[in-house]
Amino acid sequence: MDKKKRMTFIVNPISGTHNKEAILRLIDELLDHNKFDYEVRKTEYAGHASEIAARAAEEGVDTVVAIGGDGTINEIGRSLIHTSSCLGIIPCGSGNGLARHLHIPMDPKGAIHVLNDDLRKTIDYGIIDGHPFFCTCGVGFDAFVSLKFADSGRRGLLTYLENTLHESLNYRPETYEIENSAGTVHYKAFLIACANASQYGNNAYIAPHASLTDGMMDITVLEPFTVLDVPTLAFQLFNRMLDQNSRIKTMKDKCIIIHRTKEGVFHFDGDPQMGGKDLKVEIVHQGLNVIAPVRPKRIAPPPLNVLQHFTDFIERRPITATIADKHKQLLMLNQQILRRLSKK
Ligand SMILES: Nc1ncnc2c1ncn2[C@@H]1O[C@H](COP(=O)(O)OP(=O)(O)OP(=O)(O)O)[C@@H](O)[C@H]1O
Repeated sequence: MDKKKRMTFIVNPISGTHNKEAILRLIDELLDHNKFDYEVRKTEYAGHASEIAARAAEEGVDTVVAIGGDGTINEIGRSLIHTSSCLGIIPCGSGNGLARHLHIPMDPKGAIHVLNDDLRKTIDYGIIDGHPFFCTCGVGFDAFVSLKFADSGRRGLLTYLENTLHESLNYRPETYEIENSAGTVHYKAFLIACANASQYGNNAYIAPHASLTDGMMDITVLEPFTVLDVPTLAFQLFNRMLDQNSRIKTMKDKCIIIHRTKEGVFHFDGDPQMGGKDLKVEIVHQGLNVIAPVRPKRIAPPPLNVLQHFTDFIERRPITATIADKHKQLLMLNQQILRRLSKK
C-alpha cells in the first residue's frame, strides 16, 4: 500500500469569525485518513505560521494547510515558495481573496473535500519591497485602509466597509511615477494595486482579468474621483467590471518600480508595512504549489453578500435589477450615500 501523505494544519485563532474547534472536528470526521496523516498546530503570535510552515517544509511535509485568511496564507506561503510542499486552504479569513480566486469552497466541508481530492497546481507570486504576496499589494488608499483596519482592533467586513467609506472622503490622492517595461508614466492616483489574484477578497475584483499562472502582474490605477462616483465604482468592483470605469487605468507587467514623493505605507495581502519612496514590485512565475479544484463545481452566484453589507450600510436594498434599471438605481444610491455620509 502507498505511504500516507503528511499534512500539517496551521490554525490562526484570531482570523475571521469561524469557530475553529468545529473545523478541527470536521477534519477529524471528513479527511481521508487512508490517504493522509495529519497534525494540527495553532499560532501563538503573528509570524508564528511562517515558522511552523518553514519547519514543516524542511521536514518534507507534503501539504501545509492554512486555516485562516490571506494574512495567514501569506505567512505560510512565503515559507513554502520554491519547496516541494504544497499549500492547502480552509478559508477562515474575513476576505479570503486567494481561496476565492482558486474556487476553493468557502464552507469548511467543501474545502476539506478539495484537500481529499489533492489536485495540485503551481501558481505565481509577487514580491513588493522584498515581501512576498500571493493576492494583491499596493500603495495609496487601500494601503492606508489596511493600516486603519489593523489598528481598529475589530476585524470583519463591516469594519472594513465603514472604514473605507469614512476615510475615502478625507483621503488625498498622491502623485506617483511608475517605471514599467515600456517606459515611465505619471499618475495622480487614489490607489495603485498590483494583483497576482483578481480580488482583494469578498469578491471585490480590483483586477478582474488577473491570472495566477500567467507570469504577469495586473496593475490597476484608480485616479481621483468624487463621492458621486462611489456607487458605480463599488458596483463595478463587485461585478468584475472595474476596468470599464474611466477613472481606472490598467497595465500588465512582470516588474515595475513605483516612485512616491515620500516614504509611507504599502500593503501586501492586506497587511500594512512602512516603506521608502521607491518600491519595486515583481512577479515570480510558478513559485508556489497549491491544492485547488480544477474548475468550480458551479459558477458562483453574484456576490450579493458584500453588496448586501454595502447596501445595508447605506440603508438600501441590494442591486438586483436589469441593466436598464441599474443607472436609475445608481443615481438613487448616490443621493443616499451623500445623505448618509453627511450625517457622520
Ligand atoms: N496567534 C496570533 N495572535 C495574533 N496575531 C496572529 C496570530 N496568528 C496569526 N496572527 C496574525 O493575524 C493576522 C490576520 O490573519 P488573517 O489575515 O489570516 O485573518 P483575516 O484578516 O481575518 O483574513 P483576511 O486576510 O482574509 O481578511 C495575520 O497577519 C497574522 O500575522
